[in-house]
Amino acid sequence: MFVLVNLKAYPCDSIAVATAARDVADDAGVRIAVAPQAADLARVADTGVETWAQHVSPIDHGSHTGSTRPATVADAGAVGTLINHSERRLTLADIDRAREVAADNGLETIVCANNPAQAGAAAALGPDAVAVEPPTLIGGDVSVASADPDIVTDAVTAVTQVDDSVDVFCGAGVSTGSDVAAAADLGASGVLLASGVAKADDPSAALTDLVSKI
Ligand SMILES: O=C[C@H](O)COP(=O)(O)O
Repeated sequence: MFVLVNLKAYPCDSIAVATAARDVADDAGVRIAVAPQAADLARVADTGVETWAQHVSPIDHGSHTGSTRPATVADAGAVGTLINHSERRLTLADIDRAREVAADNGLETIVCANNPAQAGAAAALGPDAVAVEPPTLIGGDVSVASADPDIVTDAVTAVTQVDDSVDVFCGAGVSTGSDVAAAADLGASGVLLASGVAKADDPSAALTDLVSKI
């Protein structure tokens, strides 16, 4: 299981979380990555933790004020990027182009989706993985794997029917090792989470619990 921690714009110490994630990943032998805000990418990558971008724009060089260029993200040390997060939606054409430019720059890609139908559609664009997240459960206390397990199994089915080389992640409300184990039992290859670590009093303890049943 791959544990991807999105720090969103939460008021956490991104370097402290990154350092904790690096150490827990090393100790547990589990793949953990941290996705900070774009301005923090290089500092987070310098900790040695696997670093992802929260978003990239569907562009390369040009007159694109305020954009997040995939090549710049890669130069800052990111090895992957989320695309079309529920809080950073793109048009279909822009998802397609962002994935393409990101891949051209060596970034691994996870396209986010609200539901199994969107997950299948996202898989057709050729990302490395699709993350299914019901928006109503994001930021809550109940994991998608227990609140709506069918959405995970149906997303796995939908994605596999389109392209069985695309991994399926799930997210929303994931905060414990039991949540991660339940996601794995439903067929997910990874989890995408945020508040369970970014808002934890002790992010290291939260991360240690998250990987305890993998
Ligand atoms: O990117 C992460 C997801 O939106 C899940 O957020 P959450 O773990 O706070 O529910």
